[in-house]
Amino acid sequence: MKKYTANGNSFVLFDISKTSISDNEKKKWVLENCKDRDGALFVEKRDGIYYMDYFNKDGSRAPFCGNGARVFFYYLQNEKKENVSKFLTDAGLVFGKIYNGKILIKMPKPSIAQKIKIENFSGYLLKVGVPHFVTFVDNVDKIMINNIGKKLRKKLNANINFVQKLSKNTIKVRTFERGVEGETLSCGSGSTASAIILNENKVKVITKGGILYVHILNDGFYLEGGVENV
Ligand SMILES: N[C@H](CCC[C@H](N)C(=O)O)C(=O)O
Repeated sequence: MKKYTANGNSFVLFDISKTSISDNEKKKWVLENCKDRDGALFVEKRDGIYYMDYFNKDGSRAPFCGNGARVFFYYLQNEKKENVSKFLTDAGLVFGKIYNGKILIKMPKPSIAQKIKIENFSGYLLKVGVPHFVTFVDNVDKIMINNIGKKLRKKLNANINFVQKLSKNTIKVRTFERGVEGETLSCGSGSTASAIILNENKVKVITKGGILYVHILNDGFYLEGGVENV
């Protein structure tokens, strides 16, 4: 079992690529080992390809985790010394690369954003591997996130991202994360969803956990950031 953070999102990683355990056992491991973490990554191998099975700290499985995917790729490259460029998730095949010491992940193809208004917040519902609600506000620091974030999360069964536009391509994002049932220091797929709604080519995302970059290229959306062994 190893511990990592990625831009403040905190994970426990279990490498079970040489064995297999039941879903119940996975859930038990998660509940026992993620009390001070946001989620858990299980490293598995299916038909010769590495597979990331992701669980939130509350034991719920999620099809994808953007920051978790960056940790997963870092682990394959730096710890297992596997020179692979892709791995499987429940949101499909994910491509990764390392440059300038940062981990880049090509994010799952987003769904079409649906504009909605709820609890006086106008925003967009879209899926980037997992469901997100993105709403732009004047000042994210003034949001009572554990109050309104929780309410919106329950109503939408989605991760809730409050976004403040600081400049043409810089945003500040706070996320109430489903399955953590609280604010996380950053959310990779939430940062990506927010950048998609902003719709600029290279978006700097400022989160409590640090800086992420979202690159909107002609072949997709890439999430860039660091990984730490803590
Ligand atoms: N809590 C999310 C999964 C983790 C997403 C987040 N940690 C990320 O970096 O994308 C959900 O259940 O939809």
